[in-house]
Amino acid sequence: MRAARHQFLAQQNRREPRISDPRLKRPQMITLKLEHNFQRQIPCPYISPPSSSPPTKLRHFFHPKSNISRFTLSMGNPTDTHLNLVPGAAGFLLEDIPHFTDYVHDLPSYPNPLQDHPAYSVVKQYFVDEDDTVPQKVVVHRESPRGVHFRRAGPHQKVYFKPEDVNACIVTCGGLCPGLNTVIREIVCGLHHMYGVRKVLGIDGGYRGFYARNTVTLTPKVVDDIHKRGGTILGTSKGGHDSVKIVDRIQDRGINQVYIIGGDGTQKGAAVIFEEIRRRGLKVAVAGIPKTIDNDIPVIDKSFGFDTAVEEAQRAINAAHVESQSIRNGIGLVKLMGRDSGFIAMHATLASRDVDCCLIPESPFYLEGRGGLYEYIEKRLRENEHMVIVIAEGAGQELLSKSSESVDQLDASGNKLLQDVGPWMSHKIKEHFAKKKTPINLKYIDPTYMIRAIPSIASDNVYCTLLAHAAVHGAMAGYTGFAVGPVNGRHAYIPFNRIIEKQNKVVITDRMWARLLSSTNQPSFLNPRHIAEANKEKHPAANGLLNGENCKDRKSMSEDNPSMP
Ligand SMILES: Nc1ncnc2c1ncn2[C@@H]1O[C@H](COP(=O)(O)OP(=O)(O)O)[C@@H](O)[C@H]1O
Ligand SMILES: O=P(O)(O)OC[C@H]1O[C@](O)(COP(=O)(O)O)[C@@H](O)[C@@H]1O
Ligand SMILES: [Mg+2]
Repeated sequence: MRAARHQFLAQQNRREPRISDPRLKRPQMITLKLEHNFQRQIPCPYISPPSSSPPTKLRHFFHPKSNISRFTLSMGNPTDTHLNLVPGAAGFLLEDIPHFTDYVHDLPSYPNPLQDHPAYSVVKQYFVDEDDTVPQKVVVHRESPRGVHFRRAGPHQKVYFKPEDVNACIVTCGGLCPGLNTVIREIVCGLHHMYGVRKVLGIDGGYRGFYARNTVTLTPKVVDDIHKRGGTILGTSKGGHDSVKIVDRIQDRGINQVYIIGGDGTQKGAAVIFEEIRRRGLKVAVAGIPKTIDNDIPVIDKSFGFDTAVEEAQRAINAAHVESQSIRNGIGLVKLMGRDSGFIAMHATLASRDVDCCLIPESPFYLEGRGGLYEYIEKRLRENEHMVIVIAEGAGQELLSKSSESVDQLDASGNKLLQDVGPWMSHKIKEHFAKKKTPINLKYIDPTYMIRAIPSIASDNVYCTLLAHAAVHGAMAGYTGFAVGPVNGRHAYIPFNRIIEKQNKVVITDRMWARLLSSTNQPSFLNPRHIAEANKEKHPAANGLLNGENCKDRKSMSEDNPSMP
């Protein structure tokens, strides 16, 4: 295929978007200034570089046979990796992932061995079509553009590795999450059973394990029953990401497929590793499998281990309910994980129906005065003589820092260390009722590390299998620099930059949070003016792409809701 190359500059609207900016509700058009004064506009809903960023470099590849234009944008920032955009008719935009053939020339390809596999060869249309894509948003209006799409995950007709040439490795980084071992198992078994790959290494202890620790040989026998165990058999760590050292070791060991399982921090690290690999022109596939118990990774429907966490949280909530119910003025307080995103707390609350109040990082709350938490607790105790409160670990941090004047501390990976909201909340409630001379019985339960250390439940095991297989199929087909995950129920290959650019958050003006408020009857802690403003912004967007708008940044949400008295 002949590709004509031209270099262009993208002229973008450089005003910093605010959350109230109506432009966020429709795809921003970026104007591609092409040679010979030719201009073309393509929708680009999320590209919003700060005004200080260097000019975006844009390359255009035209494939005359298919009549397809492909644009790659390099954002000038190492984690804002190249964007690979393929615009189509009616506002269609494929955000594609890199492929070896983009930067390594004259690579041979081979027929996929699955075509002769007894289990798979009978499946009609087992291979995904090169043109299959998955839309990011499925609720659209009649006149709306087709919007952003991702490449559909799955086995491809052609592969770029012979089984005997594959030298794969797997690493797990960051915090634990139920299902890590299942993903490891299914990568090993998928490579072995589907593609006949025999060489798979486990990297011991996270990113630093590449250059400072030993490796373990992984075979289907070694990983046979690990999905029944919590944690990760490979160990994990924080910090220690050194892309040059890591890629040096990848090169020394002749590794050509790297499977990286981890959360937002890990995927940022994976993006940097991929860029270093591409810079060196290596035929090494880098595949990210997003892991986070908090469900804070954007674009994907949900992260593995999340359902397990919600299920396990029920046990703690039940215990809190039993304790509080058994005694007059009983209060059960349960802390759940959720550093910046309150999904576990929200879903555990909705599932339980015994919770009277759920507090999450996205919804600022206050204690004293009208509409405050103390007033609500008093009301519930009057009405019901007991109550259960669920609090996410990242909730109310601004109240704690006001009261403790602590300095900001970071963990080894650069995450802000949170103050422990559970004991603080417990103390504040006790203090309040002591002042009022009202006897209460508060039982505080912190099941956080117990929840994330358990093995995954059945549905998460199936999900982990699909993720692992999608990653294996993508790497074998020569794709690289991608993360896998379900988008509207279909597994897709997602460019790293989409996974790491922002966090998935509970949107407190969406229907799900409204369901929660109506199920608990708790105050919203918002004042009416700000609810009206938030609602105004919720009018159907000009593009009609209605769902999947979870990714507001925390600062903007709290600017929307400064409801502290
Ligand atoms: N911006 C970044 N660039 C490169 N590596 C990073 C970055 N952020 C985190 N990492 C690395 O990713 C790994 C896991 O990060 P961490 O934040 O602890 O967990 P998680 O991946 O679950 O969010 C650590 O080894 C850390 O050094
Ligand atoms: O105690 P650790 O290991 O630092 O982990 C605590 C953090 O890990 C989490 O469970 C999940 O975060 P990640 O998925 O980003 O690792 C958070 O809820 C929590 O704040
Ligand atoms: Mg993280």
